Amino acid sequence: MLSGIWKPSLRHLHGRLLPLRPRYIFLTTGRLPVKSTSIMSGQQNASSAAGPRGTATSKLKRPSSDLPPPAKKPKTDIAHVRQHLDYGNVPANWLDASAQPSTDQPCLQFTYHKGDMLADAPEDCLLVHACNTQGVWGSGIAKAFKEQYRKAYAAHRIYCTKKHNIANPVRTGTAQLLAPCDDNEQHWIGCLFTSAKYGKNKDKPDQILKNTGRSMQMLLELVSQVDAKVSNIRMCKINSGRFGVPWEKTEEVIKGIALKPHWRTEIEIWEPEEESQAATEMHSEGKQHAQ
Ligand SMILES: Nc1ncnc2c1ncn2[C@@H]1O[C@H](COP(=O)(O)OP(=O)(O)OC[C@H]2O[C@H](OP(=O)(O)O)[C@H](O)[C@@H]2O)[C@@H](O)[C@H]1O
Repeated sequence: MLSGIWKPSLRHLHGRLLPLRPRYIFLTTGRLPVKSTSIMSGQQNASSAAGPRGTATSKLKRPSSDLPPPAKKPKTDIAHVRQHLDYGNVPANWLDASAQPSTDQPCLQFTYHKGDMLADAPEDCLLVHACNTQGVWGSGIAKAFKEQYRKAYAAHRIYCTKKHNIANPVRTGTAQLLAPCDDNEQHWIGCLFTSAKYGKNKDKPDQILKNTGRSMQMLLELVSQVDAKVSNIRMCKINSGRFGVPWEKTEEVIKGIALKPHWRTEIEIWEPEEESQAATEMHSEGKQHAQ
């Protein structure tokens, strides 16, 4: 049976939304299908049954007001991508050069926690880690982020390699605030661009530390823009693993940041228990072998 009213559904093809055409249609000539694979709504079926049996062509010539409304575009990740914030979301004078740390000024308060920072994070928690500007989350906690927050990683990767590129790289000393976009994982992700490259080409420790202070300031500014939506802030001992900077040095830099009145003042610092657990296990294994 010819179905005169053909409501195209949508499907993804190479990342683009295209009408899902019935089989046997000639895309180049626009010939009408002789078989329809589209599933009609109850309303459409009723109107077809009630009306005279006509050709597909005559039905398509009906006034546009009779045609069903165009299929709505399904929600895509773009809606989420728009919520991600970066240096483009801070005002030109966001960092007043005159703001210097002083003794009577509040500094960031750290509370220390043992365990996996990514496990059981409360809803709307912000999870912060240090990143290179290449869009690579290849090892360490970054890899765990990549595995757990695939859509957030995809957005980060696009930001580093499409919005920016080799000729126009993401600047170190900036930050990106990824809005929750992974199903079942309502967490924000804070990316501090503390080194341009990674591996053996990572920035020197002094440069990483300089970048850390600036990127943390930018992150705090970005957080202030979505403040009520972020519950608490969790951060690992950034820079102290693959980037090879002792935590105490990073801690000193971050605590020395001059806080703006509208910035958050509390950050949870999470350290994995694995090292101490591994040490305990090795110890008990050694005992077993000795028995
Ligand atoms: N689940 C967890 N919860 C809590 N703390 C956790 C944890 N897992 C690990 N830690 C700790 O988190 C600290 C940082 O250690 P990391 O080596 O990860 O990061 P980093 O800041 O030194 O360096 C960044 C570059 O490392 C990556 O690797 P690639 O360059 O891609 O190869 C990135 O992509 C960057 O570029 C160390 O104290 C770890 O014990």
